[in-house]
Amino acid sequence: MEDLSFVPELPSGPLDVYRNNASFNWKRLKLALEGDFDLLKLKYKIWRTLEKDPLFAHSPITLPVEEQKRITQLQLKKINEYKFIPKEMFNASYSKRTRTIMTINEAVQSLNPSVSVKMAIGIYLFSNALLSLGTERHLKFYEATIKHREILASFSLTEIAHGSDARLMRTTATYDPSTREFVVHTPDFEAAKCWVGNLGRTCTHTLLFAQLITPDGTNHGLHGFVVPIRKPDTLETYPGLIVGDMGEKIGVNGIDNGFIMFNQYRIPRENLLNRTADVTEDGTYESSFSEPSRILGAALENLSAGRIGIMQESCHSLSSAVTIAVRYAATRTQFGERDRETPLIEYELHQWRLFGYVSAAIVFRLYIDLFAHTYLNIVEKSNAGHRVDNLSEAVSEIHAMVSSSKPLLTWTTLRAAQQCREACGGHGYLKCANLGDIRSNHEPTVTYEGDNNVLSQQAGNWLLRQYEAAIAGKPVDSPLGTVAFLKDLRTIKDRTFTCKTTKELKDPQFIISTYKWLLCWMLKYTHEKNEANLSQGLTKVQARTKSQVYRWKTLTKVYAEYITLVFCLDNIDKKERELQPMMLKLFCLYGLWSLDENLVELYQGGFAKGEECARLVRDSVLELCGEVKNEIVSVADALAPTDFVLNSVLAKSDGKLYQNLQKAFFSHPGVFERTPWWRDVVPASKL
Ligand SMILES: Cc1cc2nc3c(=O)[nH]c(=O)nc-3n(C[C@H](O)[C@H](O)[C@H](O)COP(=O)(O)OP(=O)(O)OC[C@H]3O[C@@H](n4cnc5c(N)ncnc54)[C@H](O)[C@@H]3O)c2cc1C
Repeated sequence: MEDLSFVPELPSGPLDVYRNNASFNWKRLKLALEGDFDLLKLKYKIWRTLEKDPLFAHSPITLPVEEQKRITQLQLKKINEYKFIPKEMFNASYSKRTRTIMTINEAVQSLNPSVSVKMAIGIYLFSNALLSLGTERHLKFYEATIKHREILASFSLTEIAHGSDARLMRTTATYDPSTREFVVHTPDFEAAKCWVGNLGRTCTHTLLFAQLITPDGTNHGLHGFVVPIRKPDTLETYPGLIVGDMGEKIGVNGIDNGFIMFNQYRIPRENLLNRTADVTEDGTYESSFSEPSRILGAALENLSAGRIGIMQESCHSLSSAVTIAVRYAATRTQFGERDRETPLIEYELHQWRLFGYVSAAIVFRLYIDLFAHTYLNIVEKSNAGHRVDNLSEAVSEIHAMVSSSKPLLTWTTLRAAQQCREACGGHGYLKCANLGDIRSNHEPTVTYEGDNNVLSQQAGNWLLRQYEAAIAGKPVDSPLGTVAFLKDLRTIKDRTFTCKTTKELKDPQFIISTYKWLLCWMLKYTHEKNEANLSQGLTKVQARTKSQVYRWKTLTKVYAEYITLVFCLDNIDKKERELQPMMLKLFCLYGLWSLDENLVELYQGGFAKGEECARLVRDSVLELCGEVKNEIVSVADALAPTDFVLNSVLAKSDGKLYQNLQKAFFSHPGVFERTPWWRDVVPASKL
C-alpha cells in the first residue's frame, strides 16, 4: 500500500467525535479521488512550497484591484520559477504531461483562481492551440511559451457585440501579397475584442480569431492567428493597437481582462495557424475543409481541454465549499438542552441542504477523473497518428459530453457555494470564511469558454441526431457508449415505477435504469416538439429555438447527470474494496437527489403514477443523509486541501471554531484602534 505520510495528519479536536465514527480511512479516499499517487504527492508538494513563500500569504483584506493584478502576475512568475513540472515530463506522453499540468492547475486554483486562469490561458491553452492548429513554423512560439516562458499569451475571440455567436465576429485579417503580411483591422468599437484574460496589462501575444480575407475579397471565415501585442522586455504595446484593461469585475480581479482594437496592424503571413487552411505567398487560399464553419469548429474544438480544466477546477471549488460548511456544521451547535446543544449536522434539514452537494463533489471528481483519462488517451492516439476507431464520431460525442457536463458541474458548484455560505450563517458572510471569494471567483465559469445555456444547446443537437438514428432503426454514433442504450429504446420506454421500498431505490441499478428511461422520454418529448415546429414551416434554427424551454434544456441536463453517474460508477468499480460501500452510498445519494429534481418529468412521461414514487425518492434521500452523517466529516477531510489552501477561519482541520474566530477577530488590521476619521464625525462642539 502506498505511503501517504506526506498528507499531514489531522489535529485532534472537536471534529474527532465524527471522525472516530467513519467506516473508512480518509487518506485512502483522498488518493482514490485523485486517481494517481504521484499527482497527489505533487499537489501536496506545491501546497507546502507555496505556504512557505510570503508572496502567497493570504491578505486579510481585499486588496486594490491593481495590486491584485500585480501580485497574481508575480505569483505566476514565481510558479514558473519553481518548475513544478518534473523535467522528464517534457518527454513524457501527451496524456501524462497534460495530467501533470492539469494537477498543477488544480493545486494553484484552490489557492488563487486568478493565477490558475492566467496560467491556463497564457501558457497551456495557447501552447495547445499551437500544437493542434499550427504547424512546424509555429514551434518557435511553442518553445518560447512552454519551455522558456518568454511568451505570456491571451485568447481573443469575444467581441463587444458578439460573444456566443462566434461566426458573426467582424475583426478582419486581410492578406497583402505585396508584403506577405496579414493586415488585422477592427472596423469599429462593436468589433473590439473584449474580456480577453491577460490582455489588459500583461500578455505579450494573443491568439486572435479573425475573418480571413484574401486579395480577391473573399471572406473565408474565422481563423486563428498569433499576434504580438507587447514588447516582452518592457511590456509596451506595439504601435497600431489600442489596448486597455476592463477595470474592476465582481470576481477573479487578479486577471487583467482587456479589450483591443487593431488599426491596420500588420503581422507576418506565417502567423496564420495553418494546420487546416493556409494562404500561399501570392494570396491563394488552400484548405482541407470545404466549409468555413468546419474550420472554426476544428479550431474551437481545441477548447474541450480548457473546458475539462474548468470542470476539474469546479470540483475543487465545490470540495472546498462543502468542506467549510460540513466542518462548521459539525462544530457549531444551536438549540437543544442548555448544556447539550445540538450540532447543526444532526438536523435533517441541514443534512438535506448540504449532503447532496457533498455527494455531488464525490461523483463529479470520479466522473472527471475517468473522463479526462478517456479524452486524453484519444487525443494522444490521434496526435501520434495511431488509428482511433470512429474518431470523428468520438470527437462529436466528447463535445456533447463536455457541452452538457460543464454546465452541470459549474452550475451545481455555484448553487453549492451559496448554500454553504447560508449554512454557515452570519459567520459564513465573513471574508475570512472564504465562501464569498469561492463563490465570486467561481461564478464566471458559467459564462466563459461557452455560456452554459448556449453550450448545452450543442449537446442537444448531438443527442437528437442519435435519437433520430435510433427511431429509424439505424445504429447510433456513440463510440464512448453514452447513448448506446438507445438500441433498446423500445423496451426502455415501456418501463414503469414498481418499487415498494426505499431499499429498491438505494441501488445504483435502479438509478441508472431510471435515468435511461428519463433520457429516452426527454428525447421523444423534445424531438416531437421540434418536428411539430418544423411541420409548421419554421426553419431548423427557429424550431430549435422554440423547443428549448422544458425540453432541450432539461434533456441536456438529464444527459449530463446520467453520464456523470455512469462514469462515476465505472470508476468506483476500480477503487479499493474498503472504500466502495461508502462511495456507493454517496453515488445513490447524488443520483436520487438529482432524480428528485426530475420528478415532474417522471410523472409527465408516465413512468410514475400515484404518490409512491415521489415519496420513496424523497424518503430514500433522507435515509441516505442519515446513513452518511457519521461519514461526512471524513469525506470532507478527503475532499479538503490543506488548511492554508482552504483559508477558512470556520473550517480549520483542528475544529476549534471559536478559538480560530477569536484569533481572526483579534488580529484583523486595526481592529482595536480608534478610527482615524473620528474627528469628522464627533460633534464639532466636542472637539
Ligand atoms: C471573467 C471572464 C473571462 C473571460 N475571458 C475571455 C477570454 O479570455 N477570451 C475571450 O475571447 N472571451 C472571454 N470571455 C468572454 C466570454 O467567453 C463570453 O462572455 C461568453 O462567450 C458569452 O458571450 P457574451 O458575453 O457575448 O454573452 P451573450 O452571447 O450576449 O449572451 C448573453 C445571454 O444570452 C443568452 N443567449 C445567447 N444566445 C442565446 C440563444 N441562442 N438562445 C438562448 N439564449 C441565448 C446566453 O445564455 C447569456 O445568458 C470572458 C468572460 C468573463 C466573464
